[in-house]
Amino acid sequence: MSEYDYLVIGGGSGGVATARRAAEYGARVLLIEGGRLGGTCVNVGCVPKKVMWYAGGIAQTLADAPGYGFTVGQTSFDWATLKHSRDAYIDRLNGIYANMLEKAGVSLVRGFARFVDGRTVEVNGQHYSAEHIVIATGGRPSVPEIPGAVLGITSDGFFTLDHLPARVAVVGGGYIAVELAGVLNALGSKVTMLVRGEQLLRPFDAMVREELMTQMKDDGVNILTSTQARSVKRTQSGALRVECDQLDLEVDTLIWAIGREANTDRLDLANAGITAEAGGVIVTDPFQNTSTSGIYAIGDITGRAELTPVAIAAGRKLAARLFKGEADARLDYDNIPTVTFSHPPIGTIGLTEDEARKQHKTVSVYTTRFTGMYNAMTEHKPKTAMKLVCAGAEERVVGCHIIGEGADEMLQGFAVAIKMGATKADFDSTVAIHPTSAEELVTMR
Ligand SMILES: Cc1cc2nc3c(=O)[nH]c(=O)nc-3n(C[C@H](O)[C@H](O)[C@H](O)COP(=O)(O)OP(=O)(O)OC[C@H]3O[C@@H](n4cnc5c(N)ncnc54)[C@H](O)[C@@H]3O)c2cc1C
Ligand SMILES: NC(=O)c1ccc[n+]([C@@H]2O[C@H](COP(=O)([O-])OP(=O)(O)OC[C@H]3O[C@@H](n4cnc5c(N)ncnc54)[C@H](O)[C@@H]3O)[C@@H](O)[C@H]2O)c1
Repeated sequence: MSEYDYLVIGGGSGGVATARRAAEYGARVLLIEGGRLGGTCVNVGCVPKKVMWYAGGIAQTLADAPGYGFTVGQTSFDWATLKHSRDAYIDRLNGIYANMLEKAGVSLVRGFARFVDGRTVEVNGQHYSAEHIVIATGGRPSVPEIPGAVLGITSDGFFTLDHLPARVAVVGGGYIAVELAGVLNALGSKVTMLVRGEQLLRPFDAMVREELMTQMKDDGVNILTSTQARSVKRTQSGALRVECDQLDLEVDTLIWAIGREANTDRLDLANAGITAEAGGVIVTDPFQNTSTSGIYAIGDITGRAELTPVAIAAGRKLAARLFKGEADARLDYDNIPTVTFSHPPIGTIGLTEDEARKQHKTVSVYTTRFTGMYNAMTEHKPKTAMKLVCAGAEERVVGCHIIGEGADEMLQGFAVAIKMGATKADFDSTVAIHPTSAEELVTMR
């Protein structure tokens, strides 16, 4: 008999969630973590990022205050103070995660796991075996293979910066690039984005993409599209010279935000009969099964919707299937809401207008663009824009896209309605809440 029912490799969002749930259902669970508990999200992802996003928001509020009659006077910002409080908060979260696991009865081993065979892993020379093993090892930032790339940092390095860099180049046009560029710009860095394609956030609806580009430019971010960094050199003054297609750029800090690769290299997957795809991704079926029976994968390692709540939900469903007897339990990967903590934030769920037109015969689209009431008093006048994408004669809402103040908190409730199959008529029959920006979503014509 195996010493454990469930071995969980990786103590990030997905691993901790599935381990705790399985233990709750009575399984004997061992969790193996090579780094800090909480994984990417807690240590170098969602959590420290959101703290920085709030800081950028406070800087904007201070700039807006005169419009409301405040004389703010000289303000100053100390990066080191913020970093200290942020790091202390994360230390507390690491402790909370350790306590939660202990309370749930999950055993914890610190170290990096590798497969010995399909039922056994080795950590620090010790072997552990179980009936079921889940791989939840997440990913790490990619760095391009160009001369001098090591002179740049990634999002991991952003969170160790001990001061606000004066001049920054951010390479990439995805989630991390727009979020970090937005924070740095709001806090006072001179930011240049180097975007390989023509747009930011390529998979998003065209309306939010274009609106974000316009607003980031209006806010002072220098966005260079259709360009790539070709090499990086250190100058005599200690700055970085980034040689790009169209121009050379001198900055103090260069951030690579060009995507992530899966953490499979230490796992010796071949010993378990598993082959990883390009970028280290482990392919799973809808039930999180890998190609080897008794071995599963959840979260970023599976290359699907790389979001914390997705890793958590997939992990909980898997625990229910394996240890609660819910044979059909699996995560529905459709209609996953997501928020980009850009300045301004974006909330989006479902199909873009282009996707809907490809998938449905009849598509109706409702849009609105306005200046929110908060900004009626301020010099800074970002726009809020919204789009509802509806399909069929009954106008089922198949996509909702929002950019503007409050979009981050607005989306969750609408996501419930859309997941339930709400139609435009259902939206319209809901009485508005006034005065809010969200009311536009139930009053669009
Ligand atoms: C800058 C940034 C901002 C983000 N912001 C958001 C956000 O706002 N909202 C959101 O939903 N998502 C966000 N994400 C994505 C989110 O962090 C990930 O989707 C989520 O952390 C994935 O969870 P996971 O369990 O798959 O992997 P992870 O959280 O990465 O955990 C994997 C764990 O496995 C460990 N590990 C790796 N190899 C081994 C091994 N061989 N043995 C033992 N342990 C191992 C690692 O140390 C790590 O702790 C962000 C990501 C980044 C980088
Ligand atoms: N708010 C959130 O929920 C949040 C925040 C951050 C990250 N995430 C998750 O983490 C994932 C990873 O984020 P990300 O921003 O690293 O990846 P991403 O896939 O969102 O964006 C990568 C960007 O880099 C570009 N790129 C790729 N290779 C390049 C190269 N060689 N040179 C120049 N540009 C290149 C791509 O065109 C794209 O614009 C996201 O897809 C998302 O799922 C979520």
